[in-house]
Amino acid sequence: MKVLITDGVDPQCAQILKQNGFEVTEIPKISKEELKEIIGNFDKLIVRSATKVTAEIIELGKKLKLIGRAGAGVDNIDIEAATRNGIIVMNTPGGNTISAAEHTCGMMLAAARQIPQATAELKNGKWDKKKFMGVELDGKTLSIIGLGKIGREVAFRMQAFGMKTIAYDPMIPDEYAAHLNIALLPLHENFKQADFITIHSSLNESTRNLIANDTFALMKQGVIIVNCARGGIINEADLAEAIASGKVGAAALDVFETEPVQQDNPLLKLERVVATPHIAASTNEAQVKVAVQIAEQIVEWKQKGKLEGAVNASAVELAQTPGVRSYLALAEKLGATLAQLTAIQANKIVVTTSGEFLQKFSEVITAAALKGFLDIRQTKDTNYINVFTMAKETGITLEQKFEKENPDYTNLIRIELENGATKRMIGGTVFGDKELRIVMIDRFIVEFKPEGTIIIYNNIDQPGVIAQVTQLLLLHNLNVASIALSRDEEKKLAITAIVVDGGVTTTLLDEISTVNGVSDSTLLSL
Ligand SMILES: NC(=O)C1=CN([C@@H]2O[C@H](COP(=O)(O)OP(=O)(O)OC[C@H]3O[C@@H](n4cnc5c(N)ncnc54)[C@H](O)[C@@H]3O)[C@@H](O)[C@H]2O)C=CC1
Ligand SMILES: O=C(O)C(=O)COP(=O)(O)O
Repeated sequence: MKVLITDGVDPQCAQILKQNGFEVTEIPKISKEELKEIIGNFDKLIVRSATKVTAEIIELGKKLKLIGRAGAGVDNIDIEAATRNGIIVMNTPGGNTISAAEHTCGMMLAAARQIPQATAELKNGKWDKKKFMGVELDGKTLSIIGLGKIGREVAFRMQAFGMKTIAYDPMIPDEYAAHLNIALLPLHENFKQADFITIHSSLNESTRNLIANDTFALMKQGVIIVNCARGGIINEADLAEAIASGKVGAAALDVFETEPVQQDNPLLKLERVVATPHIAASTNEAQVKVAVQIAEQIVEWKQKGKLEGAVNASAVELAQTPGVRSYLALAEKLGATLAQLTAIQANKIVVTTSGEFLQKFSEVITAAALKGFLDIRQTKDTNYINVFTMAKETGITLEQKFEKENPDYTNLIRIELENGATKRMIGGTVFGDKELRIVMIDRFIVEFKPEGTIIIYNNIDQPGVIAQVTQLLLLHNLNVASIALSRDEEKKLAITAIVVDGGVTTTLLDEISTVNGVSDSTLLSL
């Protein structure tokens, strides 16, 4: 319940959290050193873009469960490290969209007409009309790189200025763009056709240095470039050269590779550059919206387990769907059973879900199965967020499969563990709403509840085995709750699962192993 808020998030955030029982500490300007020192005391951290939530900070935040971003971009948060540590990262999509879009449009006009430069000169006592010849936007082609929430709002506004809008975004379907009067074109076509280019993608591996010498070469002479998305998408050294050579007519920048921007940054020395200190989201409206949004999302999470705005927790979100909980419990039990049934190391785990209902839950069911397995096999804390990274770190290759139907069960989950030629398999289903059942182990169809203490062994299918085993249980004063037996098709080998009330000693297990025909006796604790 302890929240640290940095970076000057609007006070309404703290107010809502306090009203809902959170203990809030606000440090608007925090140094890296101070953050390292105190992060261990908090289970939630809320930031804007200034605080760098690095892997080092995350490792030191031993109690951290959630990192909230009062804004859109999460590139200042090491999401991989957060995911590995089971920490939810949440942003506030849409909260600052309009402000960022409006600032972008303003920057485009400012660059086209050199408004800030003209203002500065006029305030310096000069009246030079010739120096500030601009260009019109009307009839010009605007390329929007990244047609997400802000990109679309910019398109809509600049269309009102008479601009033709084209765009590039690998995630947006053509029909959707067409419906907005935007032509989706390949990236190089955008660069070739544009008179103005505005960047609105996130900073990721595909967009880092997207605008650099090789792409400037494709552009029209005198193109005007606006970046209110993220520094790093444009290579600043290359941009400075392109402006100096006249290839780029002007640039309007709100974001920089290093922030706060260094005063010796060559871009700041260029007459044709309009620059603002990362203020596209700095309006009263946007700041209240993102502050309230992040606080409400955290309260909803605490009170109802809802995960609005989480960027790394699709599995956790799906787990909230009614009806799926029993299958998640089953998948965890199956994983835990498999981990105890065999001591072999898992090189590969294949999780197969069958039945239409389970189709969209394959991923979260796989997460649950892995959690059940890894909780037995290793000591680190696992959850549905970090379990995939943990499996990878443990050297497990993972495969997820889906079958529309199974001839015997409406819904079925099977987990196979592979190590070279050795394979073990376990399968289970849910009867009614919440009756969990293991229904198959390797090639045997055997049905029992995955609950409590269970002795499992293989035996040669011959008379007297079960009588001798139950005699041993009697000698150890153990009551049998249920017995499930099954044999293979050749009627040679059988499997027996005995659910007992009470603890089983290793002596008893050893004694069962000595019964003629019994092999692989194992104790399951579920
Ligand atoms: N300067 C500021 O104060 C602000 C900056 N931003 C930044 O603006 C950007 C856009 O924000 P939103 O529209 O809210 O995000 P969004 O997530 O709605 O849109 C981002 C779009 O970029 C696209 N994209 C991803 N990789 C791409 C690639 N390689 N090429 C082209 N498009 C690609 C995505 O498919 C998505 O449609 C983000 O980088 C965000 O951090 C957002 C708010 C304020
Ligand atoms: O939301 C974003 O992505 C922004 O860049 C806004 O940054 P800020 O919260 O103003 O530091």
